[in-house]
Amino acid sequence: MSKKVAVITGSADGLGKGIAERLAADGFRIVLSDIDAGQLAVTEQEFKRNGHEVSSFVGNVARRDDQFALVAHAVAVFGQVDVFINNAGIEDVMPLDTVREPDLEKVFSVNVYSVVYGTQAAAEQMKKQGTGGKIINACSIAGHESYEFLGVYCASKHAVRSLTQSAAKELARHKITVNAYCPGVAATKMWDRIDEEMGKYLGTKPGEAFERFSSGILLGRPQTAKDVADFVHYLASPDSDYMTGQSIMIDGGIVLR
Ligand SMILES: NC(=O)C1=CN([C@@H]2O[C@H](COP(=O)(O)OP(=O)(O)OC[C@H]3O[C@@H](n4cnc5c(N)ncnc54)[C@H](O)[C@@H]3O)[C@@H](O)[C@H]2O)C=CC1
Ligand SMILES: CC(=O)C(C)=O
Repeated sequence: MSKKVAVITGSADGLGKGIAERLAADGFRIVLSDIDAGQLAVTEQEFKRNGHEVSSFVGNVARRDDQFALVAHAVAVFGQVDVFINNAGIEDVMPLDTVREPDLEKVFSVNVYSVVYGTQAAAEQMKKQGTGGKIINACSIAGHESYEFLGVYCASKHAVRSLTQSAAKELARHKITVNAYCPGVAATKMWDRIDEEMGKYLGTKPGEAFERFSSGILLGRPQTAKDVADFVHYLASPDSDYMTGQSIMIDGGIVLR
């Protein structure tokens, strides 16, 4: 039997890269995808040096055509798509009274439209294959709780949780499961930016906003990409075959559900 194929968006760096590394170690053939062509090329070379079967595709998840082209690329190179991970996302730190249409458009197009388009593209291919599949979305603690100065981001992640449920209901009959992982506080470039921007509104020094968010973690430390990837490994494996429609916290104990 040929090795399964996993496509991960936003995988040139951050949590997506960590997830891709874990799935490559699990034996998946990997399609990396990102809007950052330079970093994507660097990451692809790293995967090749480590002996992984990998291909890469430059695309913007906010564009429907790009999401369909990403799936077409995976099929052209590896013949199939078994796991599709809607990981790419962006933050926007701002008080709600300053939010304008372009801010909403930016965050929702990358965090929400992307999930609709990625799900459409992956599900179309998985239905053709007829062997089921797994669609996995990046949600967040911000998909269950709402935080000040992150209102638009939190709303977008609540939307991801809702889409995860609706897609699970629509796709179960095709043996496609849809679940989401909800990280808490991970020291990626996203948090570097949040920490800096929060300083403007909270008056915090560099590192302080990150510390504040991290201080409530029951397990006593911020998470690593590996912490997230170890859970996504489960969602991508047959061990999770009886789970669908769930957005599960993997946050070290910040939000308890
Ligand atoms: N870092 C954290 O603490 C948390 C992250 N998350 C979510 O996890 C996911 C990954 O987050 P991080 O790795 O921390 O972010 P990051 O900003 O460190 O990395 C995101 C990657 O996605 C790519 N990307 C951004 N916009 C894109 C677009 N339009 N099309 C394609 N690729 C694009 C970037 O180039 C980058 O390589 C996001 O959906 C985020 O909302 C959720 C909870 C906590
Ligand atoms: C980045 C994120 O998802 C937060 C602050 O919940």
